[in-house]
Amino acid sequence: MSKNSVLIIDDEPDIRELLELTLARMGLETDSADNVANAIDKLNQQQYDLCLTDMKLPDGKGLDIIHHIQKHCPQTPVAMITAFGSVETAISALKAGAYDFVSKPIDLDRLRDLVDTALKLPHTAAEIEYSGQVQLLGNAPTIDALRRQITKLSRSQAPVYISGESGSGKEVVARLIHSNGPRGSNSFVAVNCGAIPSELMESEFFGHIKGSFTGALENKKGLFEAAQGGTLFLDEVADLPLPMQVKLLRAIQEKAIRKVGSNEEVPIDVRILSATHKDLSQEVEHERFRNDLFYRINVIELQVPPLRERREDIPLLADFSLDKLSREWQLEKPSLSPQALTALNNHSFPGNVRELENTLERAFTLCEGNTINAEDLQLSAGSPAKNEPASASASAKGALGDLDGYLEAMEKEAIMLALEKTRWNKTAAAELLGISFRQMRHRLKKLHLEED
Ligand SMILES: Nc1ncnc2c1ncn2[C@@H]1O[C@H](COP(=O)(O)OP(=O)(O)OP(=O)(O)O)[C@@H](O)[C@H]1O
Repeated sequence: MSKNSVLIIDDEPDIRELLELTLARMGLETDSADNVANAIDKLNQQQYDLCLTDMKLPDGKGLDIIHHIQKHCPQTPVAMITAFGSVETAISALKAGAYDFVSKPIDLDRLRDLVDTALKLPHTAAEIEYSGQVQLLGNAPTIDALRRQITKLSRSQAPVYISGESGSGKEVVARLIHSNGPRGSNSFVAVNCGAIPSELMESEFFGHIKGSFTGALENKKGLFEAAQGGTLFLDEVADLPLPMQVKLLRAIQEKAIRKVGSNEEVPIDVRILSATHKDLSQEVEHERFRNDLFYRINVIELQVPPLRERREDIPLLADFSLDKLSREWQLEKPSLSPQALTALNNHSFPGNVRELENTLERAFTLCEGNTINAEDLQLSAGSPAKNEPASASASAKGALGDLDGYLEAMEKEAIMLALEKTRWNKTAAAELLGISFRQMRHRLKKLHLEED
């Protein structure tokens, strides 16, 4: 088998030598250039498996090399060597299409990780196959464009921020970026940032050592370590409390974490993807989200469109959902009556694809015979669930003699309705009810709907 080849571009002979030696020890073939013109010459003559370039070169910038590669040999990943602390340069390189960056002075472990991951990238687009487990269904032009962006972004290490309404498929997108990239065979760890109690957050993310606080009975690995070599997906990232945002920023910047109760730094090699259904820039404006963290995680933004803006995909998604349910339940697949399909096409789907799946699951259980009719869907008249009183028809007479019991029953019903509508996504259910996630947890406990 021929050796993988790497082109090193730097005008400092010492750095070139250090890189050449390190890569040669990894069994790689190297070639070097000391300016842009020379590098472009070499890139035109030979195909490399990786290119490492300095940012400032005597006759131009590393960005010129990225642009050249993007245009002429997009299969070659290019990583940028940046000056210490120049976050902006690193971010502009990632935005331009760089695969990753390493800052000076070069940490050789980090360099080796970067090179290893880059060499696992598929060489031609044809080698990229969508994972069998998750699929982004849909033929709407916005979904086609999203699929193309996913393919491109899965080849980079850039942090991606995925925005979109609740249930629109943000996690599906994150999983695809992970599974189609070089980290695909390592873990994908998804965390709902709104679901971790703030007092446990640091230990959840970074781990702790035994005895570091009451209740720390054993050493514990954190989420970052669990995602080592893979991807950490920060869902509902806007719900991170501000003190935790500071710690997260430090971990991302330093590519190292410190466990609670420990002074030792543990290096981490994790790609960060994040999402929220909130408007993150507005959260920054209202000082609920740190601008510096926003800047770090939002290097590239992907938008997942709401289902009502791609109605043409409803029949396909519905069919896929019914197919999946009938296989799971080992029942014959029901068909949708034309009226049912029209009702679905006219519904506003505030809960997006998740709501469509729930609606069909309920209808499948309710329908008689093997056809789902419009009534089985139990769709409200197109208005968001927010406006539906939980039990509008319930008579207030029930309150007589036991107001507390009556109110509690109403509250329980409203919460159950929201949970069902959001497929037990508590963050989305809280949003639907117009309460905070914290209030939601409190109520679930109070009403004995959740264990302590
Ligand atoms: N384009 C799609 N193709 C197939 N399934 C989809 C698609 N979009 C969403 N889904 C399905 O809809 C459900 C919700 O998707 P997902 O969890 O990715 O949404 P989300 O935007 O991350 O939601 P939340 O904001 O509540 O975390 C999942 O069951 C997912 O498989």
